[in-house]
Amino acid sequence: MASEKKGNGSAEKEDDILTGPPIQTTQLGVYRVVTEIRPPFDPREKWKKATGGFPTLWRLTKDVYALGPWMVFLFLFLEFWSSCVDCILSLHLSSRILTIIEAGLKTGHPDGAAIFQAVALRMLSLAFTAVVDWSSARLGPILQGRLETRFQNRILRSKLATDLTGVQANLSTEHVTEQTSWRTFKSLLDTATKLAGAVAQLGYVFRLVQSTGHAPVFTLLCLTQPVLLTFFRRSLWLKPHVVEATDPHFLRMKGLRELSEPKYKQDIITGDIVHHILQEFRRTVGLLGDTDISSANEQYQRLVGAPSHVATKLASELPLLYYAATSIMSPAALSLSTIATLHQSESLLTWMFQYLMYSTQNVERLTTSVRAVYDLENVVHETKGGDISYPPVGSPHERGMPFELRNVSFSYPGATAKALDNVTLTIKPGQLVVVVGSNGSGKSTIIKLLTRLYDATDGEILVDGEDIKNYKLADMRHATAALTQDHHLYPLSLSENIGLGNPAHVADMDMIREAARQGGAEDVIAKLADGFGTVLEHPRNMQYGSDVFKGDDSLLAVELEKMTKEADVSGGERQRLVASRTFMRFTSGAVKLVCVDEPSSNLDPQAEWQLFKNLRTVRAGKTMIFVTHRFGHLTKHADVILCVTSFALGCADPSLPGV
Ligand SMILES: Nc1ncnc2c1ncn2[C@@H]1O[C@H](COP(=O)(O)OP(=O)(O)OP(=O)(O)O)[C@@H](O)[C@H]1O
Repeated sequence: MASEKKGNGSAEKEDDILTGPPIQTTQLGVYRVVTEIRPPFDPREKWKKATGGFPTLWRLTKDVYALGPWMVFLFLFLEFWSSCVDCILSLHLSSRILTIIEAGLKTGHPDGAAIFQAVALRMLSLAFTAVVDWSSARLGPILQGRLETRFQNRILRSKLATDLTGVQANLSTEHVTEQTSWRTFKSLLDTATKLAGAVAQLGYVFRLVQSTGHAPVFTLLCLTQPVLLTFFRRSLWLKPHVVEATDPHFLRMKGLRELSEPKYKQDIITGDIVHHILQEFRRTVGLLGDTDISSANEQYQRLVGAPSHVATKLASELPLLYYAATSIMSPAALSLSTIATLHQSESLLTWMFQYLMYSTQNVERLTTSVRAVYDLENVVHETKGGDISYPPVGSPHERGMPFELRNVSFSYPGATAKALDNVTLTIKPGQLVVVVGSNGSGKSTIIKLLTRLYDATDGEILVDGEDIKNYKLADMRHATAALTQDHHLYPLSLSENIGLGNPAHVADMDMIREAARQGGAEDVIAKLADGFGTVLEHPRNMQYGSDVFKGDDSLLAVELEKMTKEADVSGGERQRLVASRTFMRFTSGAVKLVCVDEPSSNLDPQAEWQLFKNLRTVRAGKTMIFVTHRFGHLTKHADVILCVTSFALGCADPSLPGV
């Protein structure tokens, strides 16, 4: 059962007043569907909206043209032939064949030569169209690949350049994909060619029934069904919407079903809860009853009333009524061959108009997605650099980067609570600082501010007396090395994973081997079959039929086994590999600040001790900041220990008992 509730045109969210179209909430089976309420059809509004998309479509067209003008023109010709010329030609040639056959049947003397000529022409045109379709199906993917790679490049560049603040502020751009580029162009082209085809066909039909004197009536009758279908058609995809499953029984059922996933296997077996899960599943299914669980869009489509459904069905037979009426009123007006041709064109027209209605709405929707890709270029980067080079001229910071935090406060984007409040501290060049404190007290946040992942919301961070924001961002990044548990392995080879610590020497295997040794990853790499060439979490596009099972004794199953076989390492081994990248970073000789934030949570005590020892070995010329809960063996090397407890920050003497 569907129930509807209308919402206000504006709503308050925190401090912002939201404007925009009013919304309407509908419960469809297990789903809560919220849609925008569209104003009644207003041609001026529609035109304004359509023309608003012109600059985007023009830019897209220029992008397509740039892929290769001759290829594009050839593709346009092929598509135009397929969607427009071929329809008219086949109608005309079929009609000609039927007329000649009908004349022959009437006189009893079929004109063999004329029939042969007409059939040969039809065959020739069919063969040509087949060649056109074949060529278009090969040329299209080439253009599609080129366009999508262009867009991929654009998206990649923009997403890589976006800083952390930007990512949090622009979550909506996450779903932006390159695929919409070709889809939009193709929809635009389809709309244009189908429109031309429909107009040409209407003209043809008009000419055919001209002899009856009721050409406009017949044309209108042909258009009735497509217009009704468009008018009564309901699809969630044609309007802005959000959907969520809200039925508690449905959600519980999904949760129980998910318990069959491999990741819960161990818990389920050791907990001995299989019986309970099955019993609960049956009980929940009973509680859900016959509530509709089909997709929200399917349910929305079914909201069409019975009278509209009946009217649309009947409309499909209106042309037949016309033929019947004409044959009674003026029997000589329409020949059988003309009726057959009209019948063929009438179903073609219905299909074309339906497609046109769909594609114009589709173009509108897709244009918005393409605009989102172009808009990525305008994403504002919150973290900006200044123009002072680092290290400052005349002050090479040979011992490491010095810091002074003056009344620094910080809140994460979108968060109301402060992660740091009014922090003041000084870190001298080359000091080894250990930051300790309770969970959530802001230790990692200090690191994020010092490495300029974020900027302080209040107060100042000074480097050598100069605001950190005044230094060139690239120079500061170059002078910083960070090792945290948020760092991941890249889906690239292990040698590249480590080598990227110093991109200038990404292929220098001697440096990479030494970095792997210092990071404690030497043995990890040695035991992998592909060694430094191993790619962990390899991005693969695998596909296999539902009738191929792993473990089967078929050759296909063996192939599948090989495809899905992947090297893997433990959590601690991963941390060693990531740490190796940091050691590689030191080889640039530019690093003046090292920030290490809990990188050893998965390391055994021996490996942890070794990692910190190796880090201390390369300490010369660097300020080092360690955030750790297991600081025991670091304290005796620390120059300063910062104790952070929610908003209270103090400095302790490392020699104090209990620290
Ligand atoms: N990206 C974020 N968005 C919003 N709030 C955040 C974000 N990251 C951290 N916080 C909040 O900021 C506060 C400080 O977090 P931070 O990670 O600096 O603490 P921490 O001292 O390093 O904690 P832990 O010892 O658990 O690692 C916490 O209240 C945390 O919930």
